[in-house]
Amino acid sequence: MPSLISLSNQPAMRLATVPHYTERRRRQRSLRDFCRKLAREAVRSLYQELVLYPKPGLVSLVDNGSHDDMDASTFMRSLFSLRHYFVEIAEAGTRGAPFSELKQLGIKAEQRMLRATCGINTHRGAIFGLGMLCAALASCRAQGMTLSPQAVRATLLIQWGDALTAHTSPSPSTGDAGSNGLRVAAHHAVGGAREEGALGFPSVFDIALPQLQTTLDAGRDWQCAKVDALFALMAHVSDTNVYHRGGNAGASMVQARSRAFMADGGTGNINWQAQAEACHREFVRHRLSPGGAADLLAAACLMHAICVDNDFAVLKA
Ligand SMILES: CC(C)(COP(=O)(O)OP(=O)(O)OC[C@H]1O[C@@H](n2cnc3c(N)ncnc32)[C@H](O[C@H]2O[C@H](COP(=O)(O)OP(=O)(O)OP(=O)(O)O)[C@@H](O)[C@H]2O)[C@@H]1O)[C@@H](O)C(=O)NCCC(=O)NCCS
Ligand SMILES: Nc1ncnc2[nH]cnc12
Repeated sequence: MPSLISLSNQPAMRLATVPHYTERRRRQRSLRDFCRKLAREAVRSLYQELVLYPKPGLVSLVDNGSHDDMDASTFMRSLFSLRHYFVEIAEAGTRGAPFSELKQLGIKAEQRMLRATCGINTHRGAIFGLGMLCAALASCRAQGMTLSPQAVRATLLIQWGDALTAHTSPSPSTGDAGSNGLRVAAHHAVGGAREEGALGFPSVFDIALPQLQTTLDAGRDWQCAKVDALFALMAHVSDTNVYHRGGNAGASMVQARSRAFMADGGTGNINWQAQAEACHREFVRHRLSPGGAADLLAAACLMHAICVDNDFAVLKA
């Protein structure tokens, strides 16, 4: 039986008695814990988007919207395949990892998503948007900052703004020149997901997040808040997926219908459900699918859960 003195001479015991060392270990454990909770919340936000209905042209638990190649189960497989990715990118964020490292994690996550969906692109925009926000949230947390939307956005731009701006141009070495988004950007002069990232996700911070709060403050429920935020996004965003499927005419229709819905009071209008369902049928008739707006809604749900919702005080502490 080793004596107490010989035990305390073991290297691990000696280190554990150094206050700085134990404090560092405690901090690392707490950051790892935070990243795991954040990742669970990111997956939950994707689920929050999927289960929303009515959602014009988009896949939900009710129907497949404008899609014949995917349904809700394709999305469930996809979001489940991303659970480790969100932990990994958050942990990279705590270290202030360079964008090149985040990009590699994003590319691996896209590959996992495509394996899970048999080659269908369900969440490419979300891998990018929610991934970058997880990295920024985790970076804020590692620096001991308050998790406010302003701090998260500023951190994102300070840490990765230059690289995100450079990412607006295709990088032939990674073979991304042929994406639908870049083709649309070239033909219709719209920014899409890359520009959103470079500007620090203005649609999330300036449009969707305030709209979620406005609807909740008006006393309406979370479903209404998500519907209003989605319509507000569709009214403002240059969604490359809409341009890809419907060209300029499709994009104008999406914006006009969404603006009209919001001008009529959104979910504050007594007939909102019928109006939103009519819009859904119209988008399906024209095969329009605002997938970019759907991803941005999920990103806003994530930011709301972490930075605004009091139930997540544990994540903020
Ligand atoms: C930066 C990337 C996201 C690359 O983007 P890129 O501009 O090259 O375009 P896409 O490959 O087309 O993907 C962009 C996806 O982003 C979503 N999106 C569109 N507009 C916006 C917007 N204004 N703001 C934010 N997000 C936007 C959209 O995602 C949804 O649509 C998906 C379906 O798209 P698609 O496959 O085109 O649809 P179909 O109609 O079904 O196509 P066909 O069958 O007809 O071909 C849906 O799944 C939603 O997710 C766009 O699809 C990123 O890809 C990238 O750089 N990746 C590398 C990894 C990386 O750098 N990561 C960084 C660290 S995380
Ligand atoms: N619910 C949804 N339907 C179609 N495309 C999407 N992209 C992200 N979410 C989507």
